[in-house]
Amino acid sequence: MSMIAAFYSGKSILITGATGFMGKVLMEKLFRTSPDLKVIYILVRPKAGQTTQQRVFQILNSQLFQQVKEVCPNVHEKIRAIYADLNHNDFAINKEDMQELLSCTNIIFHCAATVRFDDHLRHAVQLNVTATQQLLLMASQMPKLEAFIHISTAFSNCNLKHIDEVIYPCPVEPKKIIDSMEWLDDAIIDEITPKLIGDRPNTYTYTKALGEMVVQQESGNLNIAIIRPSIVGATWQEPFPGWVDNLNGPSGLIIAAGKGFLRSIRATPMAVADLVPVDTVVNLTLAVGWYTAVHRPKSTLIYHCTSGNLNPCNWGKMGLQVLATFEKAPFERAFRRPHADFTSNLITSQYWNAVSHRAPAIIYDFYLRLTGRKPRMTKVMNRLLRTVSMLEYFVNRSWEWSTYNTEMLMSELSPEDQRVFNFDVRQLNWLEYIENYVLGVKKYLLKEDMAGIPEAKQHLKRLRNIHYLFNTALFLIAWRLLIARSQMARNVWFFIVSFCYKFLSYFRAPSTLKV
Ligand SMILES: CCCCCCCCCCCCCCCCCCCC(=O)SCCNC(=O)CCNC(=O)[C@H](O)C(C)(C)COP(=O)(O)OP(=O)(O)OC[C@H]1O[C@@H](n2cnc3c(N)ncnc32)[C@H](O)[C@@H]1OP(=O)(O)O
Ligand SMILES: NC(=O)C1=CN([C@@H]2O[C@H](COP(=O)(O)OP(=O)(O)OC[C@H]3O[C@@H](n4cnc5c(N)ncnc54)[C@H](OP(=O)(O)O)[C@@H]3O)[C@@H](O)[C@H]2O)C=CC1
Repeated sequence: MSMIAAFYSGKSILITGATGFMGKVLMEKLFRTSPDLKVIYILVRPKAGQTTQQRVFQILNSQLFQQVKEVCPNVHEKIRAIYADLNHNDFAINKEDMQELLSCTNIIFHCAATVRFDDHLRHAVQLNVTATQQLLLMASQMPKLEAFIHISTAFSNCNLKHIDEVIYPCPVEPKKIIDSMEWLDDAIIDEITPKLIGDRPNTYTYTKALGEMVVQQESGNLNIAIIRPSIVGATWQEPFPGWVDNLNGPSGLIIAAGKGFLRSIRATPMAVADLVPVDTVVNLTLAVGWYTAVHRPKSTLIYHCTSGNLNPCNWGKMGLQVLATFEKAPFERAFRRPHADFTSNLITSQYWNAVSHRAPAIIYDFYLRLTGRKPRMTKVMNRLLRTVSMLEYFVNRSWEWSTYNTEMLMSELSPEDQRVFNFDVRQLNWLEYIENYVLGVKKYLLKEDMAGIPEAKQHLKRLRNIHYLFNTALFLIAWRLLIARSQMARNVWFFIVSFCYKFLSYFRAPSTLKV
């Protein structure tokens, strides 16, 4: 019997960010392994015209939750969606709901965050710092609370090369930042943002670091742990391989490459691609929840959920495997044939951006104009290149994260728990994982049917022929222009033509004799 699964039985669990990528997998695993848990409270806001209830209904009816419905048929009754918006200081939770949360919650998993790299500092502080502070305040009023698990990121200290499982302070206290956001106007915040984030690449990593400081400072008597995952990717094994539902991290780039929009990227092939599958992160999170509540460590423990030091894979190897999977299962209606050039040189990368990305987009827009349609490819390409430029920081560096606490926890688990809540990335076969990831992107993100693969292959063949035709035409035009302008080119051309003529005459003579 799994001790961790048994621990969550009968518990009331509060999850923030349950509608997000990680939150959904966390809920799924909890219901699947501890179907007799008491209730999962989730803080949800209405979004995209859907009420909170409709959002929950959609999640529970998704493919991800198919197995859960068999193991826990009354899952609908065990999930309590509480209207909440973390942008408001009191989360806009009504009094009765708040009372229920405060009196019943046993465990908190705080996953909600803004993960946008370029979010305005005010918003990123509100979500990643102030909301965390607010949640801790709520937690301090929960008499039955056993553990508070905060999800941060391994990149909260990406300005360092070697990162230990400790909290590194930021120069300006989070409280001062929170206060200043209340009275500074947007223009001034824009001006001071680069100074505040310092050598971090974006507001996301900076505010996640502030969030950790808040957790440390406001922990009081709470039992707290922090989990720092690196780049979270599709599921490895559970509930099935390759599940993913958003564009963050590598997923968006896999689509862009598979559809032939992105053919080159400024990346260092030997840099470590520190990916972790989302089910691995969730297994560690649940194990940490159990350990923190049961063993009550004296201080706040930080757990790195990374792969680089235990089972490294680099971007070069990842890129090749992504391409190999496109060969087997190409994406439908590609713009160009997939290709992946990784160059760490800025000038080479700008050259490829012009030749491989911008030029085809301009040519395609020209074609759209000629055929009476609205040009759009240049705009799409510009947005894609802007996205890629934001991710480049992470694909041109390697970090070392120590994993003592994570390894310690692994050794504390029973063999059964090590199996059911496996977070040992040493067992990960990267080639298999990446292949399933790409297939998952095709199936669950692009919603493409595997039956369409032969047609997608045919389409790529047509694109290859167009490519050859286009290159031949381009060569002939360039050559014709060169001949018109250069005596040397004319001489070479004359030499080639007369050589071919002699060569053909030589073969024609004996054949004429035969006749
Ligand atoms: C030659 C190619 C080979 C490719 C194969 C190999 C793959 C290599 C992959 C390398 C990936 C490296 C990833 C590193 C990530 C580090 C993560 C740090 C870990 C964390 O803790 S954070 C969690 C991760 N967070 C994110 O990933 C958020 C990133 N996204 C953003 O911040 C914003 O979306 C962005 C990029 C600022 C764009 O914002 P904006 O223009 O305002 O608009 P949208 O958000 O609506 O999106 C615009 C447009 O871009 C598409 N999009 C969004 N995200 C991605 C993405 N990750 N990749 C590609 N495309 C993306 C989105 O769909 C929109 O498209 P439209 O067509 O609608 O315009
Ligand atoms: N994905 C990754 O690669 C990594 C993620 N992390 C961390 O993991 C955690 C989860 O990330 P992930 O699941 O990928 O992120 P998602 O963007 O998929 O999910 C974010 C969640 O936060 C919720 N949220 C955002 N703003 C509000 C708000 N104002 N009120 C209520 N809820 C809100 C979202 O709700 P809604 O659906 O309504 O928008 C969503 O449920 C984050 O803390 C992130 O920093 C760490 C490392 C890597």
